[in-house]
Amino acid sequence: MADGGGEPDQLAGERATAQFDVDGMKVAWAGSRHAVEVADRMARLVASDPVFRKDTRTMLSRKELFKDTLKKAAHAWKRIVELRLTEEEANLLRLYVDQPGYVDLHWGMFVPAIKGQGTEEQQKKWLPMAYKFQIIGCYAQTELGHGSNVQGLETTATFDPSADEFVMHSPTLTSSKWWPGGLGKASTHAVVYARLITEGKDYGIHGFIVQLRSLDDHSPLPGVTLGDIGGKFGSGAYNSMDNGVLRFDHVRIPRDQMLMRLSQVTREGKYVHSDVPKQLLYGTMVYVRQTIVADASKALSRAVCIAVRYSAIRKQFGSQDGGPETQVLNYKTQQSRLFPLLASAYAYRFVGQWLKWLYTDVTQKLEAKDYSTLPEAHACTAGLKSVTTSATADAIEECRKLCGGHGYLNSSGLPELFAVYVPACTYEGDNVQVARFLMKTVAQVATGKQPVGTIAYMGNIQHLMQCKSAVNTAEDWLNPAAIKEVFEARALRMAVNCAQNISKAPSQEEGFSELSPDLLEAAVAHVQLIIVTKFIEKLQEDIPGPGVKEQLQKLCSIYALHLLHKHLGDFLSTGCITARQGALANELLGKLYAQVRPNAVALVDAFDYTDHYLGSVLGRYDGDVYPALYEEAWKDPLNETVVPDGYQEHLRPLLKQQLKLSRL
Ligand SMILES: CCCCCCCCC/C=C/C(=O)SCCNC(=O)CCNC(=O)[C@H](O)C(C)(C)COP(=O)(O)OP(=O)(O)OC[C@H]1O[C@@H](n2cnc3c(N)ncnc32)[C@H](O)[C@@H]1OP(=O)(O)O
Ligand SMILES: Cc1cc2nc3c(=O)[nH]c(=O)nc-3n(C[C@H](O)[C@H](O)[C@H](O)COP(=O)(O)OP(=O)(O)OC[C@H]3O[C@@H](n4cnc5c(N)ncnc54)[C@H](O)[C@@H]3O)c2cc1C
Repeated sequence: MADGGGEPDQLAGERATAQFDVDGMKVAWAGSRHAVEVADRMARLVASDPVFRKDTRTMLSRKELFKDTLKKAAHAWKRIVELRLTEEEANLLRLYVDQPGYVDLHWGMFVPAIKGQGTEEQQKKWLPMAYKFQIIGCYAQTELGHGSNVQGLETTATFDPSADEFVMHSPTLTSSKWWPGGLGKASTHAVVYARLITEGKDYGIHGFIVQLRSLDDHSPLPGVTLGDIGGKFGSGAYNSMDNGVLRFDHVRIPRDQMLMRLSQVTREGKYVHSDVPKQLLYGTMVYVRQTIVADASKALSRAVCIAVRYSAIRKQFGSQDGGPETQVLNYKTQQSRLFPLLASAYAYRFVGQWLKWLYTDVTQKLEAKDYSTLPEAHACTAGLKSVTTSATADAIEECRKLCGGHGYLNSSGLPELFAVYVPACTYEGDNVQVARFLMKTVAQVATGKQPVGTIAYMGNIQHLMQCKSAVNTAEDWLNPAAIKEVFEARALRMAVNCAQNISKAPSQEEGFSELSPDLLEAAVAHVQLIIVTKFIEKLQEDIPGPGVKEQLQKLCSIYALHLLHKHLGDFLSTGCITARQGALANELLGKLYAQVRPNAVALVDAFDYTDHYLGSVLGRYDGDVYPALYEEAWKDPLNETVVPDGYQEHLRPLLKQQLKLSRL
């Protein structure tokens, strides 16, 4: 069949124009040569296994989709055991299976909660069973009435010293656990967060390991009500997950199933708090937020890969003399919308790698009873999680628009990617905590305390509050020091403005409440500074491969300058730059887009995604888009018959009636 303008070798031509070593870029993206090799091997393993097919996923009913998820999870586990995969390999295999399911919460939250909050004894008892999937666990924190406000949870765990047991109870409708993934149908156990009551006193929220279902026949245990909370946004997508509801009617668990690393209840019912900070109760959230930041770069890079490849294939409008049509990737508007997203994918990748390092560092310090870096780790993970997820969700939708009409088809992969991704903005909270951390830091700086880590720049307050950017030509913006200075000055000035305005309020809490929109903007400015800084720091490392570092330098400039352009109001109103300097930044952006253009396809190839993982006819590696689109359409269940079901009942009578009318 004639393909009507889509040229499969178009992408080969694009690849030939690349000015850098794609293999070197794969290493920079993955983190090491070893990481490239393992990821590649796992991606191919999944892509070649028919059980992991996902091309008809959006056409399945909810029940079929859920069963398919159970099948895939079991098969993945079988392969992990048979092939004796390492933890790193197993995580990658699950990533490439690319179907949300109970295993995400089992490994991503249940196991980390026991590791972080359980005593050594509890870990020894529960983790081996969890590691072998003899039990399946979930993380049951959120309730119908409270999500963000964890201290407002209502489920109770009342200690009964006569039986040495806790009684788990859901006293109100709003205390029903609501949302936990894996809870609805799959989990046998949960870490349940409930108010601990002993000796008649409420000690607030604590974690408890509770068995929910029989290990013999999977039925709910006595006193436990369980179910799925219902269909969610989009077809396919997150509907593979059994987000659930749970109620307890005086369910008894042994005392030793309270997670007791942070605090204990003795045999007599005495509450004892150890020297570990109570905030470690939230440790699982810090862990999972760090993985969510890493996931943002994965989702964003997938969308960008699809949009860049398709934009190189798609042609619209031609030269006046009937010459070849223009690839839409050559339009400056397409570039100015798409290349900042390409740069963001790299930026999030590197900040995600750094955040993983930070988390590991903090965990090691916590084990050595050094809790000093916990507030910063909390602020960084919460802030980066919030900023990267909302930007990624917006970016996936932007990529869909950049693919025109075909982007709206399920076969483009973009609608499903968006629907799966968008709840990441909601789960695991927002930015308010970052702003509080910033306000505390500003107050400490005023007392002469020198901040460290990601807030070290605030110690340079004398300079940053009054400095003026020295940028005089567009190319001056290529200097990382020039960029860093204005991002630091903007973040600090916004934070100091908030602090000053709060101090004018009748009380600090009133000030916080009144200024919360400004605080959120200050928090975003601080988080964007972290991302820009980590990108710049990445470029100070040895990055092997011809041309690789040069490309990353361009992407780093694009990432920072497109933010400057987008938030020009912040930079101008805080006096960090002049209107002319803002215009120069925009001028440089245009030049950088032109330089990225011949490298664009190779830059998305460096993500090293298989066609299976991308799941998009528009993003195919070979660029053979039109035949694939055409073929995909025929797979729709609506095309199983030429004449549709319902014709006899609803179409035929209508058409016959029209015929009679026209004969009148
Ligand atoms: C494979 C992978 C697949 C991964 C698969 C991914 C799937 C994910 C599925 C989704 C799972 C979920 O959503 S699980 C549910 C997630 N729920 C949430 O995210 C709830 C969000 N809400 C919050 O985070 C709240 O902001 C919360 C922290 C509770 C704040 O509440 P309060 O204001 O009541 O705060 P308090 O409890 O009084 O404590 C405030 C103090 O604690 C500090 N603090 C607050 N949170 C902290 C934290 N996490 N770590 C350290 N410290 C913290 C603050 O800085 C304050 O410090 P001082 O100022 O010094 O006192
Ligand atoms: C797909 C999905 C999976 C999930 N998985 C799990 C899970 O496995 N386990 C689990 O326990 N939970 C899970 N959750 C629940 C999730 O953590 C909560 O939905 C989330 O924490 C937000 O809480 P909420 O729904 O109560 O929203 P609300 O807190 O009611 O938020 C509503 C609005 O109010 C705003 N708001 C709330 N508090 C403040 C404040 N103090 N200041 C300013 N604005 C505020 C919010 O920003 C938001 O705009 C999941 C949710 C989803 C969507």
